[in-house]
This record gives sequence, C-alpha cells and structure tokens, in this order.
Amino acid sequence: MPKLILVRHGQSEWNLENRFTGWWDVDLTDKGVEEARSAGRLIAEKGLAPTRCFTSVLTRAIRTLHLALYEAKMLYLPVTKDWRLNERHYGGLTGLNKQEMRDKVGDEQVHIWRRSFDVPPPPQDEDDKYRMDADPRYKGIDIPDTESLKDTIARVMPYYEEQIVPHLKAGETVLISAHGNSLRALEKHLSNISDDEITGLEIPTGRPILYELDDQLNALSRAYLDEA
Ligand SMILES: O=C(O)[C@@H](CO)OP(=O)(O)O
Repeated sequence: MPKLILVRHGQSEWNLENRFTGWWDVDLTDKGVEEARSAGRLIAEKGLAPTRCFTSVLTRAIRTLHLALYEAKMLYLPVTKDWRLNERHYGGLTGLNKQEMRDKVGDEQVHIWRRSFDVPPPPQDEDDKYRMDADPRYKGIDIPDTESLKDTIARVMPYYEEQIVPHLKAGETVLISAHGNSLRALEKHLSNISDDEITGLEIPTGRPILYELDDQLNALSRAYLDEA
C-alpha cells in the first residue's frame, strides 16, 4: 500500500520571531532541531520504511529532513530538492512582523493574506531587501513577486504529479519535508478539501502526518504519527 509521510519543518527562527517568512531562508531554532529529531524517532518507532524523500530548497526543510533521517538511521535514502516545494512566497510582507502588521492594518486583512485561497499578499518591490534574484539556487527560475495558496498549488501539484506520484504508484513510501503552505496544497488535494475549508487547515511544525493511499492514490486514512 502506498504511503505518504508529510512533515512541516521544525520551528524556524522567524516562526519564533513571528515574521512572515515565505522563500526567505531562515534556519531552525534549537526547538526546531529537537522537533525534527523527534519526527525521525517517531518514523522509526512506527516501523515506517520510506524509500525516497523530497524537500524544498530551503534550509529549514532540508535540515529537518536530514535530522529526522539521521535519527531514524535512514540518512542513506535518496533525497530530491526542488523549489516547487518551497513555502508560498510572501511578497512584500516577507520579513515583517505578523503582530505589527495586525496592529497596522487589522486582524482581518492579515488573516486574508495568510489564509485566503486566492488573495496574494502585496508584491515585493524591486528594491525590497528580501528579494532573492541573485540567489544561485533560483538561477533560470522566474521567482514570483508574491503567491497566494492558489499560486502555490499551481506549482506544487504538477511537481507532485510528475515526480512523486510515479513512486507512490509503484507502492513506495515517500517522505516529504516541506512548509505550511506547500503541504496545505498537497493536503487540499489528498483530503479533497474545498477552497473555503482549506483556510481552516493549520499544519504544526515537526509533527509527521501519515497518509495511507489506495492504488489510485486516494486517501484511505490521514493521521498524525504521534496519535496513530
Ligand atoms: O511565514 C510563513 O512563511 C508562513 C509559515 O511560517 O506563515 P503563515 O502561517 O502565515 O502561512
């Protein structure tokens, strides 16, 4: 039976500082490191045997995957990194403090930017200090100025279909270490969640989610590993 394990990276420095992060490449905090390690221990304890891993090109997700695999004694597994699994791009909000923005523009506007399906945050300015145009990992890639969840889905799902689905169809267990919104994109599809209802899905840091799938890759079950 194909299985898909999804894990959101452990707590990041900007999760702790309550700042809009998106594609900005912040590291894990000490707590995030511990969350990643315990995710790995849990994967091993539950007897899961992933054969292949995928992650974004962002340090917090890559490091979470490596720490988890080390704890699970699975660091030998093949890992594919791709920008399409990145966090949603937070546009002009990148780097700003979420509470300060609430105080400035109100709770409702911040909630729309954070959780609406198709309203993107304001775009990043040409001279924004958090632009990533010169970052070599994005050479040849048209870096977005901002992304809604809908935009994120438009790059996550083709990647899932092309690169991940063939392994699941072969009956493998696949582990993905990614981000709140790239994982929301996947969960929306796997759990058949509507555009309206997806606004309510919050994915905690460092808690692996196990999907058991049928041969057509429909979800048979979805559970947090620490509750399974
Ligand atoms: O800042 C971000 O990039 C994300 C994830 O931490 O935040 P949000 O919860 O607003 O989607």
